[in-house]
Amino acid sequence: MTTSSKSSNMVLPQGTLITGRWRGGRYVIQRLLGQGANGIVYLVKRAENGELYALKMGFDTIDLQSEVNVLKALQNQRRKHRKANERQGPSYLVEVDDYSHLGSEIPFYVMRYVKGEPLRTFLSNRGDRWLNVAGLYILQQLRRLHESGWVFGDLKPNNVLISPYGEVELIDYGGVSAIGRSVKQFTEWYDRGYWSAGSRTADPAYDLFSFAVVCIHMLAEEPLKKAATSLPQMRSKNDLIHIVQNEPVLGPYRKWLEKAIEGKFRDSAEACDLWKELVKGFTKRGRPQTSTPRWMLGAFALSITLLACALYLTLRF
Ligand SMILES: Nc1ncnc2c1ncn2[C@@H]1O[C@H](COP(=O)(O)OP(=O)(O)OP(=O)(O)O)[C@@H](O)[C@H]1O
Repeated sequence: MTTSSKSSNMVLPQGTLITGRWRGGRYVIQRLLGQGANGIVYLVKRAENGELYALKMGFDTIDLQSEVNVLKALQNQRRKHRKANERQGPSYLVEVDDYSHLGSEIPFYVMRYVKGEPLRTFLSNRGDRWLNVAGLYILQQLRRLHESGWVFGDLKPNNVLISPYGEVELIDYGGVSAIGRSVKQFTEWYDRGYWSAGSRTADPAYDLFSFAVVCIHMLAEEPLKKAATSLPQMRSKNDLIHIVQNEPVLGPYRKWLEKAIEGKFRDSAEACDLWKELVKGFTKRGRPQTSTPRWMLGAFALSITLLACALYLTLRF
């Protein structure tokens, strides 16, 4: 990778052929997947075999390089810890290169295309109860990362993509930091510092705190919005605790959320276990009301069955 330029801010049209300057990989842009603070992500088709990937062009070479370094380190760790009989899944990071465009070099990397919906869209389409399954997958992903010595940092609803069966893929590794370092990228609402609830040092509790705010955001957005817009000197973690204790929709998760906001989990293994325990409890209790129309009961039963299957599959591991 060499230098980046402002031209990387420009969205390239569908059909553009991206040829890697050093490795010669050829990718045809299908459409824009998303654009964030650090770069633009396209859905691309590999010219040789038609396979789909996500390709991220960075605005800044150093930022993109540090993201690539984290992905490489994670991949190496995963390879090292893979058990002898475990199948090697496809790599997340596929290729790193530069694209020459209008006289400048744009750094890019190619990664696995995650076909899923962001957390918020997924829950609006499926119902809030699916947070039980998705939440457990998110916590399991965080646990894996923490046990490898990393903290995700910028956990927010847009950085969580979910497959139709509730499986989760975290995206945007630009905020990942080694445990003990400073969190290098965060988003206000989900940041522990923003709520004066602790430091911005990367520790597993930082991610668990962010996940607690993600849950509040998904289920009780209005009170969160109100608390988040109060004056910085007035804002504290007690505002979050107050929401958790007063919003009935958060009731089933209360114990977990309070512990995460207070930073009282010993580690993410304990956080996973408590989540499992809570969601097992309310899947058993979730029975439809009798005065509901039959078609709705059917749909409800189907959704509960799907949810139960997803939970069963998730809780087995
Ligand atoms: N592997 C992927 N598969 C599918 N979509 C992806 C993938 N990676 C990123 N995206 C899409 O592209 C968007 C922007 O990607 P990303 O979050 O990595 O960029 P960013 O500049 O770091 O964003 P932010 O400002 O949120 O930090 C995502 O919100 C998502 O919709």
